[in-house]
Amino acid sequence: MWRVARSAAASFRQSRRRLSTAIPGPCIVHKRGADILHDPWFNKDTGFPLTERDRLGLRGLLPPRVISFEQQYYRFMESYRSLEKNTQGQHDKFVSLAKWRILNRLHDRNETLYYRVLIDNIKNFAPIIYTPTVGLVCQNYSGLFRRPRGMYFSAKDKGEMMSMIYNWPSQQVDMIVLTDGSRILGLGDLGVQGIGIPIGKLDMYVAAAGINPQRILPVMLDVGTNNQKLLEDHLCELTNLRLSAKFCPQFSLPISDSIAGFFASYSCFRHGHVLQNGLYRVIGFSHNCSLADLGLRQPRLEGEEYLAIVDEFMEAVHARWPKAIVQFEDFQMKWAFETLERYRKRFCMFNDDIQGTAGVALAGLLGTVRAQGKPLTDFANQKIVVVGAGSAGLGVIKMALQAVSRMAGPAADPHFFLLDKDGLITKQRKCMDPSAAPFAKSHGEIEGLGLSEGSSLAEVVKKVKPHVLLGLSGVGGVFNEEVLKAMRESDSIKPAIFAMSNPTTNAECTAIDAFKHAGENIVFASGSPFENVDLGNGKIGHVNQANNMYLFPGIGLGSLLSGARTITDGMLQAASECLASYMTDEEIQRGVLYPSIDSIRDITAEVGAAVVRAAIADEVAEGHGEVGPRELLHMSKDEIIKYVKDNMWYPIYNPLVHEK
Ligand SMILES: NC(=O)c1ccc[n+]([C@@H]2O[C@H](COP(=O)([O-])OP(=O)(O)OC[C@H]3O[C@@H](n4cnc5c(N)ncnc54)[C@H](O)[C@@H]3O)[C@@H](O)[C@H]2O)c1
Ligand SMILES: O=C(O)C[C@H](O)C(=O)O
Ligand SMILES: [Mg+2]
Repeated sequence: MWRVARSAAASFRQSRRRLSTAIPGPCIVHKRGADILHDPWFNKDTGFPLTERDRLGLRGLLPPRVISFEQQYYRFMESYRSLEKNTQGQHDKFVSLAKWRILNRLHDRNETLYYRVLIDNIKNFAPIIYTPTVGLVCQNYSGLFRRPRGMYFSAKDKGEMMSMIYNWPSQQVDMIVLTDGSRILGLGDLGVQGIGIPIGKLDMYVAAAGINPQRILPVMLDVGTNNQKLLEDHLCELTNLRLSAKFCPQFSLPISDSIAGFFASYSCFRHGHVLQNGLYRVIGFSHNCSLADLGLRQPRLEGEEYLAIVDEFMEAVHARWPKAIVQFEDFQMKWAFETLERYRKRFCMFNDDIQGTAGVALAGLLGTVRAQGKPLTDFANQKIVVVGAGSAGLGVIKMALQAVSRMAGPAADPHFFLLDKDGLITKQRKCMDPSAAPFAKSHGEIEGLGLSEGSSLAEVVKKVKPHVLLGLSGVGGVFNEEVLKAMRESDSIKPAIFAMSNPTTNAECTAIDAFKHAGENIVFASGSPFENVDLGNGKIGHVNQANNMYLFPGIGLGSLLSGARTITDGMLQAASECLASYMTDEEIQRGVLYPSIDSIRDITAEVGAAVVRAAIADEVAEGHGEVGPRELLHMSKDEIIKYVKDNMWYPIYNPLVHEK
């Protein structure tokens, strides 16, 4: 399992060069003693060698034995495994939160070790630090909150942001993920608690794209919340906590979250139970205590007031870090589209839910054409039903239409059907959202099929017999038995079902139900991870994860390394095409549309390089660091891939003092 990075030496030399030019003198880090141990960027825990202990004032502050990075790694993995063992049979949510907490504690203490275990175990850990557990973390964020991470700009900070941005301790920031918490996954408005999403996305940036963790910044724009529960929240509602029977069956008392951990450990101790690392935390959050939200207790700002806050933030960020890339994440639809239009020509930014998702979905849709043994140009003839006309669904249908017109010319007549909560969207729709209008069906297009305004999903699937059924509705189970069974009559020899909504409970259907009701011949993809399905006859139904994590890290990395002024459609298209072409024909035939997450660092490097090339072609590449636009222009394809890989940060302990 232990691997030495190919690029470790290069990254080591690079980061060392950066650090040594920034801080001259005998020590590379300007902090001393306990301040270093409390700084997760520099902390090595017991791994500080004796010279560093001497010269950084650490002697006596650590147990005397020096533990190597490898040993620390194994120790962590051991405690993780024992947590897994000790929580067997517990409720899924408790186990997931316990795993998140053990990882989060490492994150807060020692980032180098944290990112190494994350990179090496990305398949196991992505579902914890990212989707789906991150959704649960956001829902419980105020209770889980221990240390701040990232920055918070609130409506009360109007006029102050330009100075606030300088409170961030890092000199350079490359990548920012920003949310206003208004549409967290399919969980709705979670207000300030949505900060978990930027943190999880940026963890993926570090793990997949090798962005230096010292140069990332998760941001919450707190403009209030319309979530009534959060608005009405009492400081701490006391509820009954019944501890997990396995540990303390006798223990049941009213308890607040903040003291739950204390009481739980105290009581268990009294009853003579040994608590394993992390377990009492599980217990601590195993009740329904509704905690005081940590955000502004006011309804969301609207209109110009809202935009003024986002404007001020964008100006402040770019005043301090003009080349920082801002990823907008989990904004409710109206602001997702409006802010994208407002900023995309002025700043290097993109909206992941609209643009990242569209690219990942398109790559998968092109894969389904190949899976049917047809040439890619047949994409123009595919019948695709998109369920959900929000930021994600509209982003997908728009990019798919662009692909059709590239393949079949502007006169192409694609067979795409769009539904929202009121059914099939047609030009007859009253009060139609303007963003959905271009995709509404005319009476003439659907009357032959016996469909009309507001036709139900089941009706549409039965009559259209689509090649692909793609869900971005946020509604769990909307692909019910009737709908899935109707997919058996699809005109495709390999019907595709994409249940892309997150987290798991919001997926339009489960993988098991999809294979059970729609047949073994389908290709299946979901936004949240599901296990492959045992079809019972020696065959396995492959589950793909159609999640924007396959693209956003590469879009950000490529934009950064090209020094792109803005993120163009060409760059996004290049990212999607790169992902689409990553899979071999043999894999596609087996229903494998997306690569395994184990190879996400490789994919991201490829996607990043494709984005750099597109930025050069679109004449927006201004260069990065010592690599100017002219040098970029003269790089071959292979040189660009090497350039990208060489610039990916990899976690190793760098010396914190000069050798002499
Ligand atoms: N897999 C991914 O990479 C990915 C990326 C982005 C978003 N998502 C997920 O997609 C979902 C939607 O995101 P969004 O930003 O578009 O949300 P949104 O709120 O902007 O849009 C939701 C849309 O679904 C429609 N809808 C609601 N109930 C419906 C029903 N019963 N039948 C049909 N349509 C219905 C709504 O009318 C709306 O058009 C979320 O769960 C999100 O987590 C997944
Ligand atoms: O966060 C994810 O897993 C994907 C996507 O951005 C979403 O909002 O669901
Ligand atoms: Mg999102």
